[in-house]
Amino acid sequence: MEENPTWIPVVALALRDASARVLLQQRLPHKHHGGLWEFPGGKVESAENPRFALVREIAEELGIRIETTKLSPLFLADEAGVEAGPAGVVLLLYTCREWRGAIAGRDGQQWGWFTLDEAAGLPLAPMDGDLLSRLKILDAVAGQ
Ligand SMILES: Nc1nc2c([nH]c(=O)n2[C@@H]2O[C@H](COP(=O)(O)OP(=O)(O)OP(=O)(O)O)[C@@H](O)[C@H]2O)c(=O)[nH]1
Repeated sequence: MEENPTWIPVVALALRDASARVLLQQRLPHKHHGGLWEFPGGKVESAENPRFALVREIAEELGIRIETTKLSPLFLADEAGVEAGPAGVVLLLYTCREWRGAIAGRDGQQWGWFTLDEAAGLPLAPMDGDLLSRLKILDAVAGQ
């Protein structure tokens, strides 16, 4: 095993609508995990604040504005938990219920609102599946 491996921070958003559905998008076919569904987001750039990285990624991918102050951190997933691989991706999930603007798949990706049960029936990227399982537990505890 590498002695001091590096990591790749990735931020993701569980955007919830008034019915507590969650927004998921489908990864484009040519990408890693192409065709699988994920929480929108992306890589944090070097030394970038993760909340600001998420605001940037969400504007780029969905054309909407979210506020750093309206984000709540939830939990993380890492590759060791779900898939073997050297890349060291760590996915940090935030949630938010407010946004401004009309949602659009700016990269041409499919997206939709799903109940957590519907989301669990989709083919999900591995770490997103892990995060969704935790979100279901959190909602159950919160009585949603
Ligand atoms: N959402 C998600 N990303 C994952 C998983 N596993 C994994 O290696 N990744 C990697 O985490 C990164 C997510 O960042 P991204 O969404 O900006 O990546 P991307 O493919 O659009 O852009 P890229 O071309 O810069 O890699 C990608 O490199 C993706 O391949 C996973 O289970 N879920």
